[in-house]
Amino acid sequence: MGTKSVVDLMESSSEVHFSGVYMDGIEQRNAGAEQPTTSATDMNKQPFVIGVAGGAASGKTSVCDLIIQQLHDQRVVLVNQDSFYHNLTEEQLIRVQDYNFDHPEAFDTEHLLRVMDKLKCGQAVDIPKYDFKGYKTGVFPARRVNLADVIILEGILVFHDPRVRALMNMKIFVDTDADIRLARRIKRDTADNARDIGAVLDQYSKFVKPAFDDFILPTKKYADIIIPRGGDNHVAIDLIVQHIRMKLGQHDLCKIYPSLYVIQSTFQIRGMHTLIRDSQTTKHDFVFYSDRLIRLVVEHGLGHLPFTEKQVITPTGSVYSGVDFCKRLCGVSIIRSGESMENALRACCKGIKIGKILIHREGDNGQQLIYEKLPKDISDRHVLLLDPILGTGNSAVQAISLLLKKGVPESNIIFLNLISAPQGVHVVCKSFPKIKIVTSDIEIGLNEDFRVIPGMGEFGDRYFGTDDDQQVLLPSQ
Ligand SMILES: Nc1ncnc2c1ncn2[C@@H]1O[C@H](COP(=O)(O)OP(=O)(O)O)[C@@H](O)[C@H]1O
Ligand SMILES: Nc1ccn([C@@H]2O[C@H](COP(=O)(O)O)[C@@H](O)[C@H]2O)c(=O)n1
Ligand SMILES: [Mg+2]
Repeated sequence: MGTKSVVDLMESSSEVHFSGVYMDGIEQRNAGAEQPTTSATDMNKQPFVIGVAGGAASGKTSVCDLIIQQLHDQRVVLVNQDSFYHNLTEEQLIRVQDYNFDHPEAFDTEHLLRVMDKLKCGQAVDIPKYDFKGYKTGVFPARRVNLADVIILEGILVFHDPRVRALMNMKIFVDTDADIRLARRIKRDTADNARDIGAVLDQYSKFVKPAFDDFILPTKKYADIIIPRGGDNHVAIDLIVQHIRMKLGQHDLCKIYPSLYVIQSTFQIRGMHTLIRDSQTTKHDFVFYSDRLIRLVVEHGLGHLPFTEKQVITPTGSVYSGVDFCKRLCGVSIIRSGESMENALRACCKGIKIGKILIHREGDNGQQLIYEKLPKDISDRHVLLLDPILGTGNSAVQAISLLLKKGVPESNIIFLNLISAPQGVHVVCKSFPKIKIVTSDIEIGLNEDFRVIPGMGEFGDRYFGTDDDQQVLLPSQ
């Protein structure tokens, strides 16, 4: 049987060979060992880095090509780990059949790190092209790459070194059945690399398979996303591209506004967002998961308050050098949705004073300040302004303008949201560059009714239970 038919046969029957818990063709790992690596601080300037690992011939390059195709409007640079193979010495070349190309030490990881560092800082770099036939770089001209919005780093062992992993904002593992990988490898190495099938099989059993088991498979646990069936898995690739686009939106906003902080996304947080955004979620669950997310946003917001250093004596008689919380604080909720955030703030800050602002909204810009009740000494306090949704930014501007009028310094205001539309972020950050915004997600935008999309509907109605048709009849009715 020719190799073509072996591959074709295996490809066509591949779906029945996979095991494990896969969700709609894409397995999302509960990132227990390592958290997904997007953070507010590292999102400020640098490109978004995606790592793609998996066994040889699992379809890594094919998956990357598809992602790049779909991200056509972004500047994407693909970096292959192959480019960083050590060149073989004369001696090693003579006994190439004994050389292990699948061992972590086969790669010049220091060189890879230098190149990635430069790329992340926006410097131009030369990436070598590896010659699989000659077992060396330098035969083909190096590829000069410049500024990138997205860097995709792919290779069998890109999750092996923790320093390389630490560069990545998103990690994908391409999970393809071992038989299929072998079949593709035989085809590739005999056809493209003009190798003898016997040598290919020897290399496979001596080095490739053991290295997969010892070095590559153990790194699967670091993946944020595992793709079964590689490039054939269009659903997974579409979801990944959608996620990257969403992250790039945040990424761009965080690059423009250093005062915007999007809390680090984990699959726990995504799970909570999935629940509160689902129109079918019950009121009870909506409140429960909103409260969990609000608590995270509040805790994150408190992390931006100033502190003073403080030393205490522990029960062991030792000195602990810590910090003291900022004392002059207050919350201000924008009625009514903002009131949903008060409990979390009270739970974190014992006895905190909370003021209120009511702004009546008509359409996009008919905002009118109706009511305010604020602590008298508010100008001496740091203010945590509470509103779960930042949409057009008009209510926020009204509320912030009132605080400034009351003498609160702009830099003393931290605006806490669950979700924020880019339009609102632009308005607030441009008008008040010293205010910090802390949010758990950036939205796609606003619809024609100025509602946030994808959003979560009328937050106040869903949270306070006024969105159902059921009317409570008062005794007099
Ligand atoms: N879904 C697929 N069906 C058939 N052949 C594939 C598929 N994905 C990849 N291949 C082929 O298998 C070989 C290895 O794929 P590649 O994407 O280069 O894998 P990797 O980069 O993981 O080594 C290539 O020759 C490619 O054309
Ligand atoms: N001279 C070389 C260098 C590497 N290999 C094999 O390539 C595989 C990695 O490349 P992928 O695109 O498949 O990820 C790896 O399994 C090496 O054994 C080689 O055969 N010859
Ligand atoms: Mg490849």
